[in-house]
Amino acid sequence: MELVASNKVVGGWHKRYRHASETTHCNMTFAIFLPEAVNKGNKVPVLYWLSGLTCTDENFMQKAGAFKLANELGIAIVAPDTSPRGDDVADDAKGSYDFGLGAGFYVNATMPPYKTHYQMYDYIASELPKLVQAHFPVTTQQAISGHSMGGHGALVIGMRNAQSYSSISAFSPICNPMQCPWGVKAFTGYLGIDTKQWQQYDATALMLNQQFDAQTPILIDQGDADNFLEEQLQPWSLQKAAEQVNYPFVLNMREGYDHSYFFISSFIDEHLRFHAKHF
Ligand SMILES: N[C@@H](CCC(=O)N[C@@H](CSC=O)C(=O)NCC(=O)O)C(=O)O
Repeated sequence: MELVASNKVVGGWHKRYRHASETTHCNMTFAIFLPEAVNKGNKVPVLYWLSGLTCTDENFMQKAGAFKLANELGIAIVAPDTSPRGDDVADDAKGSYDFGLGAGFYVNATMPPYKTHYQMYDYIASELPKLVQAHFPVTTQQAISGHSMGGHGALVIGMRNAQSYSSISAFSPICNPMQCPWGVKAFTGYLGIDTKQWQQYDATALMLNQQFDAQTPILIDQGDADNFLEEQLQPWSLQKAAEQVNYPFVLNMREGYDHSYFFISSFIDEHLRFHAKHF
């Protein structure tokens, strides 16, 4: 692993690392916030944050305002990139913002030319946690959260790996990607046209067909002034599914808030406290 940047913040550290990934077959960059508790030799639990379309590891770290409370609560935060990157990584032919680079959708692609590098599900669920466990003073306690496309990733990876995460949260997540334009475009491109393959990456479908050994609590915050709410995000589909199967699920609708990091920074403290309670 190569250290790319290191900055002291609120008594702890924000660091960026680059490493050769055996899962995505390219160099991946991630950021980690380490609270000051680790300076005294303590191990701390980890919150994984998955960002949305067009993001890198930097958006959350620079805009969410999470460090002060994460430091107080003694939580490390890991923010990975949103797709593989590099000269030989296939992108959308039109260079669009919602597919290809910056838009990996946290799936394991099965379609050429994407399947070589776009293995973001395995990267987030397996390779990255192992790397973090091996190189940083963290406990085995993990939680997962994210925004929009990253909220979809957090829901799917959290629900499918209940043994690995004690709680799941999301801001403005894509809740039923099989039924929205962003999801249909991504799943067709990465997974092909067999919609049976899509179900394993759709939080609402997973909720309805769930055969999980545990019910990891889910917290969602959603702004009602979000431009993407009706067409892309559809939190009510997931809420209805959760009610049907009696799953521990809270959806907070927030009046006047949009899809931006202004919204995330307004409620990130509630999410950090939610995860701290379940570690
Ligand atoms: N057309 C817009 C869309 C990009 C956008 O809104 N990205 C969001 C995530 S959307 C769902 O995954 C985001 O987090 N942007 C980065 C940020 O720092 O705000 C565009 O191209 O800008």
